[in-house]
Amino acid sequence: MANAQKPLARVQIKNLLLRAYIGIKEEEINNQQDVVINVCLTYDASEAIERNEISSALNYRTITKQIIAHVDGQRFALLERLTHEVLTIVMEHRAVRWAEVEIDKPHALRYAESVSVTLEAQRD
Ligand SMILES: Nc1nc2c(c(=O)[nH]1)N=C([C@H](O)[C@H](O)COP(=O)(O)OP(=O)(O)OP(=O)(O)O)CN2
Repeated sequence: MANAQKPLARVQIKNLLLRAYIGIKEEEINNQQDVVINVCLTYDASEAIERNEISSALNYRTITKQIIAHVDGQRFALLERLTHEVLTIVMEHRAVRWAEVEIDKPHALRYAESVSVTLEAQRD
């Protein structure tokens, strides 16, 4: 299949709600809080479409389970670091061409509904 015709799939894992120790305040160090993870990635889905078999696809269930195992109940200081670690998990899958991870801490700021950090990465 010619490069220009390769179907680049956009996969989104939306609003994955986990709980973790995240933050620098004493209250945050002592108590878990919600984190909401959004992942968007692209990969070449030619084989998945052609074969219609999970073994030919980038399994988003696998990625989701890896993120859950890494984050749920674990401890982080900065949102930037947590976001980076999740992005690293996603990019370790060689099929991923580009990925963006946004992680929200709802109600972390007294006067804001939520605060989030977004990081993205691209494979050459
Ligand atoms: N760049 C970053 N800045 C901050 C982070 C972070 O992870 N990256 N984290 C925090 C705190 O952990 C928390 O999210 C916010 O706490 P705080 O600044 O105290 O916010 P409040 O609105 O509760 O502040 P008040 O002064 O109590 O109103 C901070 N920054």
